[in-house]
Amino acid sequence: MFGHVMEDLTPEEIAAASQLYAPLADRVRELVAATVLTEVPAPDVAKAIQLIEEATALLGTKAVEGSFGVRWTPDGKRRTWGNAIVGLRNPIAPPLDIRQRGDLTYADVVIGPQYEGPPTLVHGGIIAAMLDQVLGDAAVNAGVPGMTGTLRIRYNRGTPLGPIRVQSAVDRVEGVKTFVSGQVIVDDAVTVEAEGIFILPKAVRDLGDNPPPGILAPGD
Ligand SMILES: CCCCCCCC/C=C\CCCCCCCC(=O)SCCNC(=O)CCNC(=O)[C@H](O)C(C)(C)COP(=O)(O)OP(=O)(O)OC[C@H]1O[C@@H](n2cnc3c(N)ncnc32)[C@H](O)[C@@H]1OP(=O)(O)O
Repeated sequence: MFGHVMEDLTPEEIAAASQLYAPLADRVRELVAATVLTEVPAPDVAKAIQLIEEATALLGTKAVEGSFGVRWTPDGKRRTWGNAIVGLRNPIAPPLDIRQRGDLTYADVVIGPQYEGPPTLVHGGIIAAMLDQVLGDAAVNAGVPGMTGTLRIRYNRGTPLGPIRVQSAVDRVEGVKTFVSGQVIVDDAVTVEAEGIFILPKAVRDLGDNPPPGILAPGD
């Protein structure tokens, strides 16, 4: 299926790739925050630009075309390392390390200055993106995954940059629709509430009882 790539990798090879690329994304994430906040003199900015150009050219000498997509291994394990919210290789991702405890799906994350909207507060669109992902993952974890059909968000109060929790749980399932609700929590107070409807797309439903391995499984 489009964007899905099967790779014959062992768990050891995946662990090695993770150890290689996660620090790369971490360093670039730090670079993004440093870019927002730096106050060094102009020659130092010029030097930084040159170093970044060199690094970008080096990484570009061999690279995937288009996007990372979803990579599967034959045992049905799914890697979503390019994902904008959780992708291990994606410096744009905060990143969210989404976990599961009982019926609750959640992520504890520190939101840096590069995600600012209103002064000192997290941008509402970034909050929406995180909720989209965490609500979607609740549907996946409950075994009733789908694409976001509808996402409704109520911003009750500003969410300060810094440590937050994003959490979700499946409320009910109606046919191909999974209804999920979630919250953003700061210091035990709910700042944002969300409700989503996640729908298993017709293209996947048409695969019948035998969807390709991994497509319905939690990714990482
Ligand atoms: C293709 C391969 C990939 C599949 C992978 C699936 C498994 C997912 C696994 C892992 C997820 C991980 C977590 C992700 C987290 C991040 C999520 C995102 O960022 S997702 C990107 C943003 N969302 C979109 O781009 C959706 C764009 N829209 C669509 O693709 C379709 O409109 C879709 C799938 C939402 C519905 O299409 P239909 O063809 O399946 O729908 P119809 O058959 O007409 O309706 C089915 C039922 O759904 C209702 N429905 C249809 N659209 C709805 C909507 N937008 N909102 C609410 N209900 C809707 C209908 O009324 C109908 O309900 P009644 O069964 O009659 O009760």
